[in-house]
Amino acid sequence: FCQSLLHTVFPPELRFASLKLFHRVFNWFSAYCYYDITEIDGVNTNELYNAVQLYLSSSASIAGNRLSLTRGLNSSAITFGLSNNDRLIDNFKGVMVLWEHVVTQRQSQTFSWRPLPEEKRGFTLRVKKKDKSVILGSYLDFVMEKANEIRRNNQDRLLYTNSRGGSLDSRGHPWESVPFKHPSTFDTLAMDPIKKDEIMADLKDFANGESFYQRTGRAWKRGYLLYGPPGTGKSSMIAAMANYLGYDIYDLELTEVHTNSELRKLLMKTSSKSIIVIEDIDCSINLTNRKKPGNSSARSNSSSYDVSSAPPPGTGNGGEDGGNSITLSGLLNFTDGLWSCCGSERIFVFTTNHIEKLDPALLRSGRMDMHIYMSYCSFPGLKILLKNYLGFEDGDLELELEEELKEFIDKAEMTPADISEALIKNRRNKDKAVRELIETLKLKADKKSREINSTSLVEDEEQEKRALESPKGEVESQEENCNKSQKNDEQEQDQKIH
Ligand SMILES: Nc1ncnc2c1ncn2[C@@H]1O[C@H](COP(=O)(O)OP(=O)(O)OP(=O)(O)O)[C@@H](O)[C@H]1O
Ligand SMILES: [Mg+2]
Repeated sequence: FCQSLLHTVFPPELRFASLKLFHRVFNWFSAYCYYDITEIDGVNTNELYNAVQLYLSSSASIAGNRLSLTRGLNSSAITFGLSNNDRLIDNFKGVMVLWEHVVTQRQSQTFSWRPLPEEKRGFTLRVKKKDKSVILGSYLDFVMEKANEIRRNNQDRLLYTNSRGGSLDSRGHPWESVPFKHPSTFDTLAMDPIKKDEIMADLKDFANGESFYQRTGRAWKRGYLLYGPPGTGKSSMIAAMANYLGYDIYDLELTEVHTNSELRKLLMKTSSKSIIVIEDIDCSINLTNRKKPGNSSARSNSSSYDVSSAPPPGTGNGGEDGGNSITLSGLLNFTDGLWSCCGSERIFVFTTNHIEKLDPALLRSGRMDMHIYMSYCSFPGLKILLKNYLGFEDGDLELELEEELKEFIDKAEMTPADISEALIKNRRNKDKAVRELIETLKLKADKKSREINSTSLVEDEEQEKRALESPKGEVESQEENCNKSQKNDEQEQDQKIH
C-alpha cells in the first residue's frame, strides 16, 4: 500500500532521491557491508562469479535443500549450485559470511556488443563491517584457489593454446582453451621403469616442495627437456605429467608469437599449477632468424638470433632490438628471468628430436633441470605395451618367445609408436600379434645390420682409395684418425644409451 501511495503521490525524481537517502541512512547504521559479484561485468564474463559458484558447490551439495545442477560442455562432473535467491553461510578463519544468489529479470535490452541473458545473476556477499579486512584480504583469493582446485579434481583440466597472430579473445585473454582429455598416464607410458619412477618422484617432490623452494630462495618452477626420435612418447609424457599432477597445459605455439614482449605477456596470463610446453624447440629457434618483410638488412641482421653473438641471458634488452622478433635470450628470459616468477608452481617442458641442434645456453645446468632421453622401445618398455595392449602379465609369455623378443628389440630400433601400431592391428588374437611382432622385429634388425655393414663397406672402400692415392706417411695417420673417430662414435653412442 505504502509503495503504491509513494508511486502516486511523489514524482519519480523525488522517489529516487528519497530511496537513495534511505539506503545511505540504512548503510550508516547497518553492521554489515555487501559485495555484489555479478555474472557479467560490462560485456565480459566475471571470472569471480564462476569461481564463487564452483566454490559454493562444494558446500552447497551438503547443506542445501534445493540446488541447481550444471554440467559444462565436455565436463566430466556435475556441479551443484545455489538455486535462485538461496542463501548459504560460510565460515573462514572464524569469520561468518553469508552468500546469497540473486537472480532478477533484466529490465530492458540495453545496447551491447553481444546479446545479454534475460536474467541478471549475481552473488551478494554479506560481511560484518569489522571483518571486512579479512575478507577482502584473503577470503576471495582463497575462493579462487579453491575453485581451481575443485575444477582440477573434477578432471576438468584445460589445454590452452596461444591465439593466432597474438590476438586477444573477447575477455582480453591471449590464450584459448579446450577441456583436456588425453588418456595417457605413467601406467600406459612404455619406458624403462627405473627412469619412469625417477621422473614421477621428481614431479611429486616438485609439487610438494613449496617450503623447500621458499627456504632455498629458488623460484617454484622446474624445467624438463624431452628429446628423442619421433614416436617415442614425448607428447604422451607431457600428457602423463599433466594427468599425474592435475595441472593445466599451456601449449605455446612459438611461431605465432612475434616479439619478446608478447611472449612475456603470454607468460603473465598463465595460471599457477600448470605445464608450459614448447614442442619441437629446435624448429622454433630456427624461426628466430625470421626477417620481417620490408626490413632493412642491417636491422634484420641485428634482430635475428645468431648463435655466436647471442647475448647472455638476463642482459636486459635481451636482443629485443625494437621488438621485431623473438630471440633466444627472450625465450630464456621467459623461462628463467624475473618474469618467469610472476606465477608459481609451474613446469616448463621443451621437446626436440635433435638435441644436438640446440644452443648450449638452453642446455646449461639449472636451466632445464632434467634432460630426459625418450629412447627406441626397450624390452622393459615392450613388456608394458604387451600388458596394456594384449593383457600379458609377467610370466604369461612363453619363455622362448620372450627370449626372441629380448634378443631383437634393441637391434630393431623400433619406436613405441610403431610397436603399438603393430599390436593394435592384431589385438583380438594375442598369439598372432606376438608372432607377427617377432617377425617384424627380426626383419627390422636384419635391415639395420645390413645398413651398418653397407656403410662400413663404403667407408672401407673409400679408405682404400685414399690410401692408394696418397703417400705412405699419410696413410698411417689417416688410419689413426679413422680409428679415433670410430672410437668417438662408439663413446657417443654409449653416452646416449646411458
Ligand atoms: N613411450 C610410449 N608409451 C606408450 N605409447 C607410446 C609411447 N611412445 C609413443 N606412443 C604411442 O605413439 C603415439 C605417438 O607418440 P607421441 O606423439 O607421444 O610421440 P612424440 O615423441 O611426441 O613424437 P614427435 O616427436 O613426432 O612429436 C602416441 O599416441 C602413443 O599411442
Ligand atoms: Mg610430439
